[in-house]
Amino acid sequence: MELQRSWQRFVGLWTDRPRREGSLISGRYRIQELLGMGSYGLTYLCIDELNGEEVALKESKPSKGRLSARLLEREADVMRRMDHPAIPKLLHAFIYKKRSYISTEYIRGETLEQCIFEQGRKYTEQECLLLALQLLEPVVHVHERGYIHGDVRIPNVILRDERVHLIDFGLARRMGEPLLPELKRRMRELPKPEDEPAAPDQDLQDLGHFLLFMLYSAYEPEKGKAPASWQEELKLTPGLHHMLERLLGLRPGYTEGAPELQAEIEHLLDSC
Ligand SMILES: Nc1ncnc2c1ncn2[C@@H]1O[C@H](COP(=O)(O)OP(=O)(O)OP(=O)(O)O)[C@@H](O)[C@H]1O
Repeated sequence: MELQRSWQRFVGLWTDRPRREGSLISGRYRIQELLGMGSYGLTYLCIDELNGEEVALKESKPSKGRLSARLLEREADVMRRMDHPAIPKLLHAFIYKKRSYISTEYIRGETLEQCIFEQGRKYTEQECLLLALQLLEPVVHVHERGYIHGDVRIPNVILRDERVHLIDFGLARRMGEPLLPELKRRMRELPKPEDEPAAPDQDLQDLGHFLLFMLYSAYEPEKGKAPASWQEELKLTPGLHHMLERLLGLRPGYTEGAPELQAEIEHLLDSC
């Protein structure tokens, strides 16, 4: 059994190996570099030789079979319904040599994860609130179109010219839709209730975690002090502290959804 699993893993690594730089996909997309390898797909920066534009090209993983292709089709279906300057546009969804692909507008910039962990950027309370307010614009749009994003996290937010963009709609769901059973395993470590039908407060809870990550970027632990809760460590202003407790489910939440949160952040910024 163990031998069979190791063999399957080896075959997976081989069949999913990234394509070489310079390869041409579907006679049109020239690979520049591998951007990332997720559980179900590989993403490349490519030049679309039809017009010379940079695109992000996501390819299904052959070892994950039909599921990987189905997830990409779902992602394309959601992105096709979005029309917002802070969400990359879906350009093309196609099948080439039995693999599924989607190409989207490429956002040249850094993810907030890179800004914090690679560049060591530190964000003040006010900067965190301003970024969260910007991020709420695409989130509100997704909700208005009847979906949740389902994965609002710092690696899925790209900063370009100090403006945020929300990427990766791989876990997006129609409001009320349960999580795909095949994805539950992937979500196991996440603290949210995975069986709940999709609702806006799931993205708002993610926004609470997003804000905590951003706020911790400026946290300097005192020497010799034992780790404590965020409430104790982050010495936040009372308004922000209260808002985070609402987002994280420690107090009654935002029943009016993302627009109510937008109004509260604007109010907090006015009193800064
Ligand atoms: N439109 C885009 N513009 C710029 N970079 C992008 C774009 N889409 C994806 N990327 C980058 O490609 C990498 C992988 O993208 P993405 O998160 O969509 O893939 P994924 O397979 O869902 O990955 P994961 O499973 O890690 O979430 C990330 O580093 C991301 O920053």
